[in-house]
Amino acid sequence: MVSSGITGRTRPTKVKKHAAAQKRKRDDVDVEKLEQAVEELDPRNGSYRDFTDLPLSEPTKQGLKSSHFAVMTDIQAKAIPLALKGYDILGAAKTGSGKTLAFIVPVLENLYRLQHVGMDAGLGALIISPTRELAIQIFEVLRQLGKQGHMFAAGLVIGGKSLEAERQALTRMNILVGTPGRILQHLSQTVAFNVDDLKMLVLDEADRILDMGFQRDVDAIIEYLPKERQTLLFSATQSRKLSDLARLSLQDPEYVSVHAEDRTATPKTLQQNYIICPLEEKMDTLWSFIQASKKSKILCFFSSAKIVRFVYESFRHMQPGIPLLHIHGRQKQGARLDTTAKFSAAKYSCLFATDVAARGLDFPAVDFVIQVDCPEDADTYIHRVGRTARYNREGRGVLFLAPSEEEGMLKRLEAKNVPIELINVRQKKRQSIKSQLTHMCFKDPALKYLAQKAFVTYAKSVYLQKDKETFKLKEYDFEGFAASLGLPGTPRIKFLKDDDAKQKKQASREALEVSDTSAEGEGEEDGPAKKKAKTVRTKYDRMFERQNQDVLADHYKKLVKNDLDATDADDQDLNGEAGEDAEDDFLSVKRRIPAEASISDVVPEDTEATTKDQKVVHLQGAKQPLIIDSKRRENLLKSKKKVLKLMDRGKKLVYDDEGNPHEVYELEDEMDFKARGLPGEQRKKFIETAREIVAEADVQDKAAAKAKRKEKTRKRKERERMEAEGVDVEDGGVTLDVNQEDLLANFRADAEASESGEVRGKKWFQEDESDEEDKGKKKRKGKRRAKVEIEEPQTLEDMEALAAGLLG
Ligand SMILES: Nc1ncnc2c1ncn2[C@@H]1O[C@H](COP(=O)(O)OP(=O)(O)OP(=O)(O)O)[C@@H](O)[C@H]1O
Repeated sequence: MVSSGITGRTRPTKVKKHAAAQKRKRDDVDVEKLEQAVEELDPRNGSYRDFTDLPLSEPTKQGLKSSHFAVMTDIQAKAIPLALKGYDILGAAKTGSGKTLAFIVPVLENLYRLQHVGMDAGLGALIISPTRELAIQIFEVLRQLGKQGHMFAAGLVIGGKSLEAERQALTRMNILVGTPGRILQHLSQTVAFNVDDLKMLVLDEADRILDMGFQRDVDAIIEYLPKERQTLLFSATQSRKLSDLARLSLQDPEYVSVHAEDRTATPKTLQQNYIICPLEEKMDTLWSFIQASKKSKILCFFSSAKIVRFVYESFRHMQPGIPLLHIHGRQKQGARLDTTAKFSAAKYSCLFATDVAARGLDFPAVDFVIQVDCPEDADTYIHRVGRTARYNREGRGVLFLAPSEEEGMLKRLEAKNVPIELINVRQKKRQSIKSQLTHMCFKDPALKYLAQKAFVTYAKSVYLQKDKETFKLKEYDFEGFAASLGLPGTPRIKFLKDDDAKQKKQASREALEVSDTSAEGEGEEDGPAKKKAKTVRTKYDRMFERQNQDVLADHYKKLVKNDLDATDADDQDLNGEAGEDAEDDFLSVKRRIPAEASISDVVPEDTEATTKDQKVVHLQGAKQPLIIDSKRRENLLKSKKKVLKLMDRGKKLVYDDEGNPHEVYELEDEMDFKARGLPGEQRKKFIETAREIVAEADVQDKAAAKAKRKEKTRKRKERERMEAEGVDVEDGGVTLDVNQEDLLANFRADAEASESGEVRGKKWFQEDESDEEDKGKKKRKGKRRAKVEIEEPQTLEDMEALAAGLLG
């Protein structure tokens, strides 16, 4: 919690006490005069223009003066006199018209006249904001205005900090600014937090705070507050729903809507345009626009954090020549604050944002607001575009609309009196970045993963939109969109194809399976073996199942198919035969084990039933058939390790100039061979060397796995500790980040394993790894390569390593 004894001066205690007493005396006299003046104030007179026309306390006057506020804006001139007289207010005025001061001034003044000051007074005013950034901004204005002599203690509670530390300070607060969740948390958990004497409740961006997302929290907060209080609601798009007003127990509220008669709902200084931009051209158009506006301050809105991240990471890498920033709700608080501060201070910059930055934020001098993804409704449009052309300054808004969105969205905007005109994109100036994005996605699996997630969240957001007249799912060219993000294929979108939930589940499950259905259901062993084997999954299968089940299904199939084809070829080479069954089955090993894992997946087998209790199984390459006449033998078939032992190990073959296969010794110089020692000794030596290599790699793998486990435990403990301390872990995005990082790391490992030895450049958002780890990885890579070179894969681990290489 940030707190401010608004006076903020430091003096020796005795002197301080004396000065405070003197001040209180002065204030008492002041208060009486002020009460009188406010009593005489005629709030509907309409002749108040300057702040000095109002009966305000000396500290507030000084505060306004030091911040260079002299003339009131319309909303201030109308709302402040009413609020000073204690009316409940429903205030609506365009974005950037100065609503913040319209409630801060009455808060300071009304509490001042009541002398609601000091530790014993308790909380006098509570100001609620929908986002942390906006709460911080309000708190800053409050601090600026109050620091010239007010004695209130003011605090900010927005989550992300230790609850305990906030608790201590909370009991002393007279004015509190915060977000709904955190305020409620304190009301329900901080015993000493006393709101019984609360005088004023303020809701900034009231329509947002009262909507469904915050409804539960706000209703619960209201339950704690005394009914006898003054309530002020402000927003640029105000709802007048009676149910909302009843929820807040407003008493005969005054509607102060200064721009209601205006022909437009947005500032006059704002120039608003839209362009028709099919989904698949968005990236190119945005990039070209940024290129053409490097000497500007640009704010771009997207529909989800995933898209923001993808665009930020990919554009950043392409070096656009203007500083890029990004902000979304999944970031940690520190990063968000850092970004808002940087963008506020920047002269030229481009900020990619979700709607977390759409409301209330007062970034100075924004030139352009680009709405790259269509807003969900006209109100969201108005709030987004309102980040420019604030307080009589000029600004431009550009809305990207897909052809199918045009009619619906324009209708909504027209209904809200938003004047917007169509402009065209100069096609000649549009640069295509598709091939660059494709190349980048190809080179960096982590970026490709981001693109996939961006694609899916975009499709999902369109699917979930309430306004079906604007967002017509079937009309978007999703394939073109996927390609424009640099993706090699279109990630699967379940809801586009299947309506029935059951079908959907089935489909995604099927998508994970390799298309070979013939191997299934062979023999009775499949049943129990299948069930048991479901728990045996490779990390790749877990990864695909958990994160990308819907995203990658088709692509995954393709990869696996390629994998199969490639390994089929190897198989032919090595064995000099190309039996269809043998190829499929051998290769399906790597993919089928996790999902089905029966013995038929591991090895081609031929099962004959001899008697009721006896079966003969012919294992590929085994010298003798295996007779299954007992439970123990049957179980043997379920163990892949044991079965692999029974199988033929395969031979290493070398091809002559005509392409005919030979065993190695056939083409070797006999003298050379003899010089290396007896064949038996040579074999022994070879096996020993290979074993040493494998053993060493094994030790390293185990150490790495142990370190990973340790790190996971540490992170879990850290999270538990933070939760115990009340730190808002979810809000800060910690949980998600951890998972995501793990996944990115997996992708990186895949890519690295597949490379033939050259050291890769650092990824754009790869965390720094210690040299030690790097060295370890490189060593392991070397070992794995060595293993593959020596022989065809013999163990499951070998197969997985090979599969990983092919996947990468
Ligand atoms: N009386 C005034 N004189 C000069 N500048 C003012 C005055 N009142 C407000 N401003 C300035 O106008 C800008 C916009 O004010 P504010 O953020 O309060 O707008 P708002 O109406 O709350 O906007 P939004 O609807 O987007 O939240 C701020 O930079 C603020 O400092």
